[in-house]
Amino acid sequence: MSMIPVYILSGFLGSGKTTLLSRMLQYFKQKDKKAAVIMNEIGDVNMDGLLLENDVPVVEMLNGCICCTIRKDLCLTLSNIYHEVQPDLIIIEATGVANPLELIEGIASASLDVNIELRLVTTVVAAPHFLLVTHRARGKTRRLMEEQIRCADLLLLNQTDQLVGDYIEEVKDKLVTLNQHAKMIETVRCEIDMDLMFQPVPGDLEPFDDMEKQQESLIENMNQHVHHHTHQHVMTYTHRFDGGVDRQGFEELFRRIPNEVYRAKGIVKFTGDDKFYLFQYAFREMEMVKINPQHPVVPVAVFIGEHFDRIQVQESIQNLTGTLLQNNIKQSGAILEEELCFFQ
Ligand SMILES: Nc1nc2c(ncn2[C@@H]2O[C@H](COP(=O)(O)OP(=O)(O)OP(=O)(O)O)[C@@H](O)[C@H]2O)c(=O)[nH]1
Repeated sequence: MSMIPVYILSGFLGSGKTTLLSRMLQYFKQKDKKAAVIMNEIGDVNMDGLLLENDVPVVEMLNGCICCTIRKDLCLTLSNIYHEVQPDLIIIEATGVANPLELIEGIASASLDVNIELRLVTTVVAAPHFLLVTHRARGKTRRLMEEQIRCADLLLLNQTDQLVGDYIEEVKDKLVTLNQHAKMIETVRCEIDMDLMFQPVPGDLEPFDDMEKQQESLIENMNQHVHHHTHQHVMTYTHRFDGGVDRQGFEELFRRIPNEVYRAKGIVKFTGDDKFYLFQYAFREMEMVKINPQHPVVPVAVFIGEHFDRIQVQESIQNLTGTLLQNNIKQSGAILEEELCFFQ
């Protein structure tokens, strides 16, 4: 079966994702393309699904956010849809609090098993809400909104009927500062020319109707870069560690990591310490926690960012192994013991 494109609809709560989804479904229906939908809700009821037509296969993933608590289920759901529904495309409407980076990673994992490919991340921004939040002090909501904006290939600046001209310009400036790469379209009720939405991005996507032509080269590209999946400006690099690494060197690596790497996570083992640590790095902040895996685990790190130099990251890790040998001799296992470690 040929490659199935996956479209992510992201955006904060109430921004207009379901409104956009309905429009997309109408568009694909007219094009005679069979769409399957994954709808995710934090709660155990999906009201939005009721808004869609009955002939669209909809899988509801309830009671958790797709990007965290039920991420494993996402891989399984994608696999089931691929084998049982065999659609022309899959649309995932994330919860308003989902971090698209996690979803991108989940789809990348699933694409190792089934022939799917992330095609477009669209983030719907509610213009008035975004403006309000950015006028306040930094907080989780703002940070999440910014992450959703940064990950987008396409930004819909929605609900512009609720703002006057100057404010719209202010929001647009802020969006460009956060993401220079995304195409930005002002909308009211997500009304856009869908042909425009699925137009090619220079050097990457082809129009929807030309997707078939792209598949061979994409598969070839994927095979060449098994651990280096590139999705437009968001790219990932996966590194499997040969063994334990020096903890100080590891922390130093993240202090010096290029700004373009804005997310990393994985499992790491430090020399002189028989425990495994789960680490989470996001926007220059590192969190590490000791874990006690119930089954064998391989130390691995995934780096996610925009246009970062993969070779530089790879070499830094290799240097770390060099540092490790020297530090082992110098420090004779002086390893920090705290469970959590934060640094700016
Ligand atoms: N005034 C105005 N209302 C809009 C616009 N777009 C969507 N809405 C309304 O805003 C509400 C939320 O829209 P949805 O499409 O459900 O938003 P959502 O992002 O799916 O919401 P969640 O599922 O809660 O995350 C609905 O009542 C829409 O009709 C717009 O451009 N202007």
